[in-house]
Parts: sequence; structure tokens; C-alpha cells
Amino acid sequence: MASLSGLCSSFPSLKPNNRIGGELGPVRKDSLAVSTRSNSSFKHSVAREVSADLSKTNDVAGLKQAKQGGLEKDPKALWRRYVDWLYQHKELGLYLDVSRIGFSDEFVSEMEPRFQAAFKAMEELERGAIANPDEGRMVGHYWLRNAKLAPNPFLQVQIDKTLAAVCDFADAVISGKIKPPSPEGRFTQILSVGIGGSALGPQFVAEALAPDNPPLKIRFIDNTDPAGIDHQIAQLGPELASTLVIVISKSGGTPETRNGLLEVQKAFREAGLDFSKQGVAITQENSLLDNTARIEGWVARFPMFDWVGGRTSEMSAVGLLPAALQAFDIREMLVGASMMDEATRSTVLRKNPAALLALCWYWATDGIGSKDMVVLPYKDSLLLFSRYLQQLVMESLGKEFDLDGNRVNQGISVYGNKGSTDQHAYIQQLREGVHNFFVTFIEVLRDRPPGHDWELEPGVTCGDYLFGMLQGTRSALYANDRESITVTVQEVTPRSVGALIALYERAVGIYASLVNINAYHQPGVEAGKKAAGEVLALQKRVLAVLNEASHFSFPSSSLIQRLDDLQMQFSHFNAHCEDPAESLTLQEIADRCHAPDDIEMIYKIIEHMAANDRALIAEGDCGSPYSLKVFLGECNVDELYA
Ligand SMILES: O=P(O)(O)OC[C@H]1O[C@H](O)[C@H](O)[C@@H](O)[C@@H]1O
Repeated sequence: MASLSGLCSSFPSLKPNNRIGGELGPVRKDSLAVSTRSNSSFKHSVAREVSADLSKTNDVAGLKQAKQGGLEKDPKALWRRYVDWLYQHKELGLYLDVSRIGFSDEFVSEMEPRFQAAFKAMEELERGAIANPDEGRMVGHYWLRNAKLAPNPFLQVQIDKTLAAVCDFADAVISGKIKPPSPEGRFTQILSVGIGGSALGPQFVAEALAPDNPPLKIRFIDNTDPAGIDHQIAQLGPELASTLVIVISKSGGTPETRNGLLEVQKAFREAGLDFSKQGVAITQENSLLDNTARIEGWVARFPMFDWVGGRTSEMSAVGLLPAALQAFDIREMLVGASMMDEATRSTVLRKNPAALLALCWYWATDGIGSKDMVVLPYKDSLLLFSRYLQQLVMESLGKEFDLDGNRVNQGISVYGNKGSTDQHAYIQQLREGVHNFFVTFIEVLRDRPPGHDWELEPGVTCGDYLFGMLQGTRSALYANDRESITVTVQEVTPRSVGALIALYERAVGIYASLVNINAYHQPGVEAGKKAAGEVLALQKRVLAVLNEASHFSFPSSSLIQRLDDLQMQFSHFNAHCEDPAESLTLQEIADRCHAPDDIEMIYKIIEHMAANDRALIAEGDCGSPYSLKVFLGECNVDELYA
């Protein structure tokens, strides 16, 4: 059966001949059922199946009974704890409060060897070790904000050149030096086409830093939903002519992104516009996307490097180009990230904010993801931070096997939106309901630019309410033994956004070492992509079977406008045809597809096609699958009316 890669084997315009970016606690082997797995991602060919109850294997110094003591509630003791553990990055104006996470001193000292091992692994990673063993790759996102760290001059030059190219290009677009063919004379819109790490970082940063009137307004196509794509293109309207389309895909072959490109190029054709004069590609060199852009002479191409993962690519051209085109100070973003990187290189736990986060995560989730991470920024502009962290944390930590091939099913689930809005949604459950989470508050001290504040009642501003809601929620949760972390920044700026991104990238890397997993690959995603390809391949077989039975041949692009038109057409055709169309039951379709076990998926395919006027249900209805009889026309419309 064709794999998905077969289905999206090339971008649309590629001509056929063209090639188109932690001292672990001993893993308890309660059951040593040994199974041989051929998956090359294992360091050892044999994966040891161990009991999934990792609380035993990760049980550090009686993590469980340490928690039986409950949380410190004496205000004086809590204040001491707050001060003792408070982390401050003076230059960044960033604070980290871990006092409302109840880890014990014993736990901290028991974890020390693991942290030293994690710090060592991180040092080797930054030196260019193959820190992603499953894909045999280096992990170099830290080099993006300090090229000197890159392990060789060639990489250093690549990083610096790409940054310079991004800045120059963005300046030229904003100044109008680079412009669209349209009479408007300059680009006014950005349409970013990409998904996952090729969208979430740019979306988070755009929401966080967007000025009220950016030089170019950005919008995103980040899915293969036709209605969503139509909505974005419709909102552009005539401004499609002054829209710079940035197509972002590290691999250059992700189907959703390729579909977005195809749909946008169709809109350009229908508007009489030349896409190549308004298209930009950000992808690995020589990827299918890169070759398409080169062959077609798109406006610009920017490289992605194989040693930068999608979920850590915000400081590469993926994030920097969209940000620069919105006139964000990307060098400030890089400075913020670099300063945080320096801080998170400390091998002293209390001086390393990323290590402190990892310590809290391990304590709160027992090192096995037993609790969810609720991310609550009390700032509208940080709304998308939790969505950004969902990919960064869950795609990094959500792994079936550890580095020794043990089945661990690791991970930490992330959710949240913003405060105080979420207090009117699910905080009720957090306060009183199932205790399966810990909270991370993101506090922004500056409410408004200087001189713009206003008291809506004597001595009280709107921002005071926001501040009070955060502190009140933090206290109310803790009073009911709900733990929380608070990250505080002065205001949302390119520098603080860069620092926050770097803080969490490092925390994820350190935590991954503590639980002995590879944070830098995503084998599970490939499984999903493959399965999607199989569904599409089955759909093609269903179409072929139905076409045979229906003796019709629609012009392939024709979609019947209304189902009743089609119904009328078919009944008219059948009444006058010596060789009437044969309608088939689901079982008959499955048998003719030689896929009897896929009958449910075949039913879903029929249901989806019928809902889009691409199938005709001759008898029965989708509510009673056994009653269904289907034919699908490929019919020559002229014949029907003959
Ligand atoms: O940038 P692309 O190659 O198109 O990949 C887009 C996304 O695809 C997959 O979902 C990966 O798991 C993500 O890490 C990646 O960001």
C-alpha cells in the first residue's frame, strides 16, 4: 500500500525529471520478558520489557513517602522557603519561584548525581555530540543564538550568514525595495504556510510581540482543512496581490504544508497572479520544497539545518524571518535566549533556572508524568505559550522507550490558555477537583507602557485586578495542596520572549536526561503520517472499485453541486441505460478492495465523500451502515443528458 510519502512525493510544480530541510535509579526489571525488536532506534537490539509502573523504577529517596508529609503551610516557613529558593536573573529581570512545589531537601540531594549527569550530557550536546542517537544527529538550537558555540567554522558561518540574510531580506521587504508585481508597490501581508514546529513558534511570537499596527500583518495556514484555508485566503481578498507567502517545512515534504501550498497557488492562479513572485521557502537545502522554489525562481529561499528540530526552531529562519517581517527586534530575541542559555549552563542547581524547573517537574510528576503541567500566563499576549509548550514538552518527552530500550511511556501533558480568563473556565476543577496537575504561572509585572496607566477605582487599576487574580489563584490552589511554579518577567519584549523560549528548551533537555530519554526525535509522529497515507491509499482503491461498478467517468475535477442533482442525474441515466450503474454494499466494496478488515474505514470514507457530494448513497443512510448501497459516479455529464 502506498505510503504517505508516495502520495506527496513531490511538490506540485516539480517536473518528473526534477529532484526537488542524570545516576539513574536501577531500572527495576520486575518482569524480564525479553522481546527482540528490529527498530533501529534502540541502542541495544533487544528491548527489555519492564513493568510499566515506573514510580518504582524512578522512586528517588522515597519520593512517595516524602509527599505524605504534605505541603508546608506555616506562613513564616513558607516565606523563608520562598526567599531561600527564589531564583533571579538580574539582567533579564526574570524571577523563578519554586517555593510552592513541595520537594524535600532529601529529594534534592538524592537527585544531585542525576543533575550532574544531565549537566554533563548537556555540555557534550553543546559541543556537538550526537545527542539525538536515534536519528544520528547533533542538537544545535543553542548555537543559533551564539554561533561561536557551533562545533566547526562551517556551521558558524552558516548561522551568521542566515541571520544576516533574514535581516537584509526583511529590511528590503519593509522598505519596499523588494515588492510584489502588483501596482500597490509593496507587500502588506504575510501568509505563513507550515505546521507543527514550522508554525507554533511563529504563531506564539506573533501573538506575543505584535504591535498594534505592524508593517505587515501575518496570518497562518497551519492545517489541511479546506475551510480554514479558504477562510484565510478570503480574508486576504484583493490583498493577495500584496501578500508574501512564506512556506515553511524543514523536511520539505509534510503533506499538510504541501496541500496548503497547492491551495494557495490555486488561489494565485485564479487571481491571475504569479506565485513565484511572492513565494519564499524556508526548508532544508535540496528538499523537495527547496528544489521547487529554486526551479520556479521564488523570491527567496532560507535554509533549515538538520541539527535543529522543528520544536526548537524559533531562533532559526523559521521564527526569525516572520518575526523580522513584522519588525520585531530579532537580535533582541537572540540576546534574551543567549543570556538565558548562559544561566542554564550553571552546574549549581539553585543557580540554574532550567534545572530548577526540571526538579519541580520530576517531583510533581514522580518522574513519570503522573500530573499534567497547566500553563497559565496572566497576560493576553502570551496566550499561545501553552500551545507552543505542548509541542516542545510533549513531543520531546512523550516517548515509548528510554535510551536503554526500556518501555517507559514517558511524558508530561501540557494545557492552559491565560489568566484570569481561565479562572472562569476550568480553575474550579483545579481548586477542588481531581488533583492531577501542577500549575506554572507566568507573571508579567508591567501592566501598560509607562504613563498609560489609569485607576478604574481609587488606587486600583485593571492590572491590579490581574495581579490579584494571579496571586489569589496561586494561594487558593496551594491552600488545597495544589502545587505551582511562578515565572516572572518585567514585560513582554523580544528579549523576555527569547529568554522564556530558551528557559523551556533547556528545562526539557535536562528533564529528558533525568528520565533517560531522547528528547530530540519523534518516532510516534511518523506512525501517524504512515497511517494517514494508508487511509488515502484505501480511498483510492474504493474509488476504483466504485468506478468500475458505476460505469461512469466524471471529469475528475468536477464536483456535483448538489446531491439531489446527482440523484436525479443517476436515476435519469439508469432509467434510460441498457447497462445501469451497479450500487454496492459496504461488504461488496470491501471484498472488491480485497480489504475485508477495513470495512469500517471504508464506511468512514464513503460517509466523508457523501457529505461532500462526491458519493451517491443509492439506498439506506449512514446511520445504518448495513443498509447502505453506494455508487460513485465517474459519469460523463453529457451522456446523462443525452
Ligand atoms: O517542518 P516540517 O518538516 O514540515 O515538520 C513539521 C512538523 O512535522 C512533524 O509533526 C514533526 O513531529 C514536528 O516536529 C514538525 O515540526
